[in-house]
Amino acid sequence: MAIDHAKIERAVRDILEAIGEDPEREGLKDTPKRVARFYEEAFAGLHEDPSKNLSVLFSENHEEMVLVRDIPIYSMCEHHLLPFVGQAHIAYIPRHGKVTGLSKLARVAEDYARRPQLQERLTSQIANTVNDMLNPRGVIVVIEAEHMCMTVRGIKKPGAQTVTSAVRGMFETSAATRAEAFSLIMGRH
Ligand SMILES: Nc1nc2c(ncn2[C@@H]2O[C@H](COP(=O)(O)OP(=O)(O)OP(=O)(O)O)[C@@H](O)[C@H]2O)c(=O)[nH]1
Ligand SMILES: [Zn+2]
Repeated sequence: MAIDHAKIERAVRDILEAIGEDPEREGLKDTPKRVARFYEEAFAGLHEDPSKNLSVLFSENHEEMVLVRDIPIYSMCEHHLLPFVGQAHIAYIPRHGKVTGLSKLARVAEDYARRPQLQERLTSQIANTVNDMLNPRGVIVVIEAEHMCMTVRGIKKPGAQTVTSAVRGMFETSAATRAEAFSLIMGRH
């Protein structure tokens, strides 16, 4: 079994007891089950192979940039197991007209987001997978996110956005191509 529900439920019960709560009281008795269901959803990507989403490509006579912008991202920071929430932007320049379905880029992002993550790793994993599977002329991935571990605890800075990028191929070697991508991605602000 991919996710051990019983084990999560036992652990959540222990946490409730450890904070001085009564896990048997009305409002809490189903909480371990609910948390287990949530973790199953939040960490489902651990059991997916994100590159499978890009195994079927098709040919289209288009060798210019393709950008899917504003893809909502929900992930879990691996340091605190708190969510970080934001948007991913994924662009690539096809080589020999080899393109993928647009939704597949969002699926790759989703599979990597649903794991205990760091924003930097999430960003480069998406870029590397698109690069490996499409062999494009270039890939750029930008993620903007707010980390709940900085919002609700610790430094407590709601609204602080972390922006990460990963560039491969032409986006790395051509400043003009990279600038065009950034202006399309950030232009809406
Ligand atoms: N680079 C990076 N850091 C992250 C990410 N998510 C959370 N962090 C940081 O991970 C760090 C963990 O630092 P620690 O000092 O070990 O933990 P902490 O005492 O809870 O840190 P504070 O948040 O400063 O209270 C914090 O600075 C977090 O802001 C991420 O995706 N990438
Ligand atoms: Zn954190």
